[in-house]
Amino acid sequence: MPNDLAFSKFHALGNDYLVIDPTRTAFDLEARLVQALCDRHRGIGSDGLLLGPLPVPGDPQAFGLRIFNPDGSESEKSGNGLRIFARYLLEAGHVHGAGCRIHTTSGTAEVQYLAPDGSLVQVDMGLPAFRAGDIPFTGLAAHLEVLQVPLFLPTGPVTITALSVGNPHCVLFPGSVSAAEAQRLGPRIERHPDFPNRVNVQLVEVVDRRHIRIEIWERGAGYTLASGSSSCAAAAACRRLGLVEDRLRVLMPGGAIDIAFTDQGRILMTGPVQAVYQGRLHGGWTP
Ligand SMILES: N[C@H](CCC[C@H](N)C(=O)O)C(=O)O
Repeated sequence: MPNDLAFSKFHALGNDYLVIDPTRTAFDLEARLVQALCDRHRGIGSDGLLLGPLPVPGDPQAFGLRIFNPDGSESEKSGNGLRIFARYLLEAGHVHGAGCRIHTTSGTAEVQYLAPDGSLVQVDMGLPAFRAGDIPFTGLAAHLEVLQVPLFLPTGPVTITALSVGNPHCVLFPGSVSAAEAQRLGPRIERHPDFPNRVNVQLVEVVDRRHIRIEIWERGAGYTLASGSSSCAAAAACRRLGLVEDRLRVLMPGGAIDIAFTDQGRILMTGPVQAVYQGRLHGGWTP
């Protein structure tokens, strides 16, 4: 049981995470426990939980990370989660130097510390994949790209572009964006049957060729103030549709993330990380 469980709390632009380090504290992973720890009323409260560092078979220099949503589900990737975990690794003394490699179920990400204290971090988020089979999206043949296709909701059709940046995303361009609209459409799209693994949802407003504004509904977390992988997905969708330059700023309610595409089309994500506190669960707490 989680008695005396030690944890660290961080946020990235208002997207907050707990870090639990299994090399420092015993943790019996269970979906119900993740839900209870992330509960803002009865637990610690967060938009997700990061478990690591874990050993990476065949790559002793890399740091393994598992990422959980507040509903207890596991995600393949998280942009803010990767930056937060990178800062944790530095603060905890697991990493010494200018960068590290973090391994999640979606693969290995190269991380660079742009500030020596880990407060500004860049992550190579890899190549976006727009093919239906990569997301997965079952509304098109697996080899076709999901670029501005209709998705039918009970309230009527919407036009979507969907992609994977390691985790699945669905991007809409409603003209202007609002939290209310993200909260209205988000849950319907997240659980649409054409997304068998569910999906993260972004509403995007193109401000100009170097700035986009997004509102986010996250799979397994709901409405959040910021999301790193969502920033990458929205930027990659805009680039693919010819709407932006190769360097742009993604504006979210919690703040901004900078995105740059390499010549090969890889997504470099840069953003801040704030350490909040370290704590221990009360010995008598029960999930
Ligand atoms: N809810 C996401 C994971 C967290 C993503 C987000 N917080 C980020 O910064 O990328 C998913 O299930 O794919």
